[in-house]
Amino acid sequence: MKKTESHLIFGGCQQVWQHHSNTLDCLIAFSAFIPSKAETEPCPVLYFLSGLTCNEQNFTTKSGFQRYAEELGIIVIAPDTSPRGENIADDPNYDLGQGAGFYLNATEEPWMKNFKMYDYITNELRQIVKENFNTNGKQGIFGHSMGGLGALVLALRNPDIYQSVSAFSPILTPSIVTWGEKAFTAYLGNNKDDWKQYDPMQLILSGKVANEILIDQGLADPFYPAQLKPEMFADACKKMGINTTIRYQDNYDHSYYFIATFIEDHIKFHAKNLSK
Ligand SMILES: N[C@@H](CCC(=O)N[C@@H](CSC=O)C(=O)NCC(=O)O)C(=O)O
Repeated sequence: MKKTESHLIFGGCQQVWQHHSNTLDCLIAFSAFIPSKAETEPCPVLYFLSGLTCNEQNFTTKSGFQRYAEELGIIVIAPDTSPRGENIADDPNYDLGQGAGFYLNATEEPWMKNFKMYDYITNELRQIVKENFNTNGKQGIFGHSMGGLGALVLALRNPDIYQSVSAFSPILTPSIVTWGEKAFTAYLGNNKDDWKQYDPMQLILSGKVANEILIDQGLADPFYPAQLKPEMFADACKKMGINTTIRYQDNYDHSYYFIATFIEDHIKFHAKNLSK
């Protein structure tokens, strides 16, 4: 592991690390915010999964989360969104390939060799964080758009790992929207039964549970409702008795300006759940 950046911010330390991932078989970067509290006490960890076209920098440099993570003593980890490199499969479009890993384990060529973001986040990265930072065993996860999908899928499938989950403008029904149909066909093949394990609404309908879910959705988001479909997800949660709060925010779009506006609420939501 190599530390490539280190900055003091609000009293905590914003770092970027690079390492070779055995799961992805390439070099990958993640950012790690270490609150000052971690110098003396173990702290909870919160993972943020970013959206299409992002790497570890977008959330780290644009959301302003560090002020609240320092205040509440939370380690925040933001990984890249896919394997990367000249020898790694890619696609010319922004919504497939590098920068668009969809937090799944691909089973189709040419993706299956490296595109294993589900395993990377839930196993390899988690182990690296545990071994290298002062953690207390409590873990939460949140994300944006494609990363909101990833956060919900990982939390719903691994309630023993993640005790808290929230999302900004997540893709909630990927199996029936154009971003998801394109990515799932390429990465997982044509059998739609195989898609269900990576579809938050299908996971809810299959009986997966989370204690409480918080979602923020901007009403001036150009991808709402077509790619995101929070109303369908809300209906599924209601049917299955899952405690989900979806806050529709007037005039906010899909950008990190929207995320920066409501990041305090999300960090506080996770701090509350991770202190239980
Ligand atoms: N380039 C595309 C849209 C790309 C885009 O909006 N990416 C979002 C996430 S969308 C869902 O996963 C993002 O976070 N961009 C990075 C940023 O820093 O804003 C297009 O033009 O349509």
